[in-house]
Amino acid sequence: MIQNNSLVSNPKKKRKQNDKRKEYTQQILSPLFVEYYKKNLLENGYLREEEWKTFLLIQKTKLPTTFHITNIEKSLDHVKQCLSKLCVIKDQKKIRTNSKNEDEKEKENEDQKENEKEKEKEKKKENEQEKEKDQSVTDLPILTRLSWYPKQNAYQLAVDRSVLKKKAKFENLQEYMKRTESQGLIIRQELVSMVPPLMLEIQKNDYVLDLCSAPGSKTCQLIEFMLNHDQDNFSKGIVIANDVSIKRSNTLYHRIRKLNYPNILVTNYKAQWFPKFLENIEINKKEIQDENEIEKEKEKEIEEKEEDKEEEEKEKEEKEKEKEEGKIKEKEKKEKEKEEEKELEIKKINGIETKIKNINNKDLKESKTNSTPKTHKPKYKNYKIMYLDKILSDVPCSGDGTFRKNFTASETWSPQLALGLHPMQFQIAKRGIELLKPGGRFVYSTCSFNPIENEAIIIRLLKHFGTDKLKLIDCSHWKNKGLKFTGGMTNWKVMALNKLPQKYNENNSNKNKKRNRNRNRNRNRNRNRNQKKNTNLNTINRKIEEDEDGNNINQNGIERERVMDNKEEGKSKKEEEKNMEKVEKKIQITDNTIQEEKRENKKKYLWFDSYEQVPETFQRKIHPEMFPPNQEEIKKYHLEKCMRFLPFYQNSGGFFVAVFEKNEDFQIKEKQNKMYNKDPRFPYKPLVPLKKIYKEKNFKTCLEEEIYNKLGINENLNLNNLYTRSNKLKNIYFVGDSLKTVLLGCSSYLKVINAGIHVAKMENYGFRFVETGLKIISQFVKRQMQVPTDIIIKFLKTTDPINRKEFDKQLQGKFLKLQNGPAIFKTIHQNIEYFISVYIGRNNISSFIDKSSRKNMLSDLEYIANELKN
Ligand SMILES: C[S@@+](CC[C@H](N)C(=O)[O-])C[C@H]1O[C@@H](n2cnc3c(N)ncnc32)[C@H](O)[C@@H]1O
Repeated sequence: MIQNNSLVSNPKKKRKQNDKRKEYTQQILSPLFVEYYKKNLLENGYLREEEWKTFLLIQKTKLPTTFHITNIEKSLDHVKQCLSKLCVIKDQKKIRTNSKNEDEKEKENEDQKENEKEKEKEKKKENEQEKEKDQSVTDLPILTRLSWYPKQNAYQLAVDRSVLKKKAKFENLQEYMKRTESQGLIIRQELVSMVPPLMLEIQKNDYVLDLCSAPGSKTCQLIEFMLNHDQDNFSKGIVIANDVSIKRSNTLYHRIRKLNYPNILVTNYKAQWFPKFLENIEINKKEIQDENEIEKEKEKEIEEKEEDKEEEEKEKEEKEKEKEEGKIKEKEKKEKEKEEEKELEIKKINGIETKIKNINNKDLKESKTNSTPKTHKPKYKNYKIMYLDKILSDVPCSGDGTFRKNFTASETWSPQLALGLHPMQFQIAKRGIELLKPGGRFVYSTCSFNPIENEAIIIRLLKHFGTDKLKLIDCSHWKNKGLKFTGGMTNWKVMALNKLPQKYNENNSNKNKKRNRNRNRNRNRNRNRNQKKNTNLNTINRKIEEDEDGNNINQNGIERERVMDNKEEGKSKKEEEKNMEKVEKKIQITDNTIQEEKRENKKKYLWFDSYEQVPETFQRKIHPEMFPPNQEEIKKYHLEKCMRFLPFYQNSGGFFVAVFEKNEDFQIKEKQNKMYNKDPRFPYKPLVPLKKIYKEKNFKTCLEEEIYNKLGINENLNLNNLYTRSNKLKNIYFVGDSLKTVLLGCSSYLKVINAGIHVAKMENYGFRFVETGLKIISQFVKRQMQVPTDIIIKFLKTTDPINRKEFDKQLQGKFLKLQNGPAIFKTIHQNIEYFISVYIGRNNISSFIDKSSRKNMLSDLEYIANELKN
């Protein structure tokens, strides 16, 4: 156990000193952070000296801008074309990322290969330099295409966001990125944060769960991968985005709704207690059918009925025959029984009746059980537990990999954070693996460098489930694609502050928080009261404690006695005064040292090599699982299969990713858990099928009137896919087929923040279409019109209704045909569809467009209109 106390600093003071707007380079990296990782990255041999230096240096530089194209429209090529006009696009360079942890042989081979390639590279570099020269003439920004991202859809721009906004050179690119981002065509995301969803290798029709999803950058990727497989938005895959924070989940929903994915469910559970969902199997069988299939089935039914009739007739004939035969047999049986009874009577007489009775009773019982076996009726007959194909667990963490994005976070960093988070991170990951299908894939990730939050969790999971049931997957093939990372570490030390702060307490429940708040309040009150009392008492005491000469006699008894002795010895007053001064100085010095010591005690932190060194007082906070594996475990668990992303590998933040697969023969306990308990604190009303509400309110007339006639929805839309939140019928959500089976399978007490896509909203005059759902619902809406881009721009420029007469006669004629009511206007440019929701009134047409999207869509369409003119 090593003690050290020189490096801890006061984060609050530092925060005041550090201006937020200051350049990162001027700021000081937390000495505690440096000390911690010096031990756990440099001194354990994970990094070399030069690597360590670059690691520290890069922490104080800002992150470059990275983004990926979403491919949600058929617009991918168009976006790529625009980018190539606005920037010079280069392919990613291959930089070596050596780490002592990697296999040395591999390195040597790589060295040889690289030497051979170097010459080629030099030539290429020369070419690139020439290109750069050209670029400096044109002064276009350079975009680096990330080779490892699917379809090379991700890009990195060397400058950070603030530079992008300020410098004239980036103005056009910034403007374009803003527009496309608002349309959901590109998503800005930290480079390494893009990795975990990729590792899930999403397949069409996968059921995916993101356990800690908000604010949703990774969930967006998950949806994108689904859409890549199925452009028509009707893939059978489901994405469940869960987060404990309702506020953050709402921001997530605002982000993902742009992707128009109908099989999305946003839930609000503590991930470690995420319930097992049920699926309604019957719905799957009955409803997910094409019209053709239904017709075919009808034909089949008719044929089958005819066949059935024939069979019935045949059966009747056979039964009649059997009856006749049966009558004969019954006669024979009865005769036999009579004979047996006679025999019994004879035996009774012989006095052995009791034995026979017993035997007969047994036979009777057996025959009863055989004829009517007790059939175990399953509680949920038409339902099955839903296990997931892919699960992402991007757990809450200390976040020290994000300092380049948020430097102020480094000031509050403490080794205690990891100690406090470890148990929850394990519980979340454990639950994830429990919910996974056999053969399913699970990804664990954090944006922390800390092995206690990373490798320690991985070992704990492998130990808990067993390596025969859970496999750590080797993802080293991603290196060939250009992704730079190193394996997990096997050696680290645990650091703890000498005094454990209460706020990172393991049981930091709301109750505890409340209790602490009350305690603090009471303490403050008492302190105030005591202060008042003390001020009075102090004045009295001071009077008592000062002697006639004004000497303070309260502090050091021994010295005071000496002074008194001197007095008695009759020394002169001057000498006495001198002595008193000396004593006072001494007392002051001792006081200061005591206070300093107290401060130091608070700051001190301790290093532990193994759990045996941990004193009892720390054992509540530091667990044996937090320590590195022994030699045997290192061989067994293969931590080199984990992926560590350090910031200097590819100019990014820090990240940790581990990929698991659940073995096919993993036995799942089919236990039903308490999932549908109503949570009275959950603020949202239950989600129910629209049909159910209409059934209560004269279904036929209402449904036909409101949905088919007024909204103009055609019969292609299965009404079972429409959901609403409450009995008031305020909003309608469109839910994909697969998600519908889950919603029908689960009770209405499911804590759903959002499901599917919001498509319609009730106003005074009836339903109207909602902007978010226009793209998806337009496929089923009769009341829609394709209009010229100018018309859409006209609506975007004003929030007021526009008089019908302001449009040309041809359009007016079309409006007349459509008749009054809600409708959708659309225009198409470069394969991108632009929709607006309108209400056609007797004289005016009103549009319903969000303030921000009004602005963004307008700038986009005006840009397009200008392009067309030129
Ligand atoms: C690292 S962030 C997730 C970032 C997200 N995956 C993304 O890419 O945007 C961790 C999230 O976990 C959530 N969280 C914290 N504790 C949780 C718990 N017990 N269960 C579920 N979510 C939790 C936080 O609200 C936070 O949004």
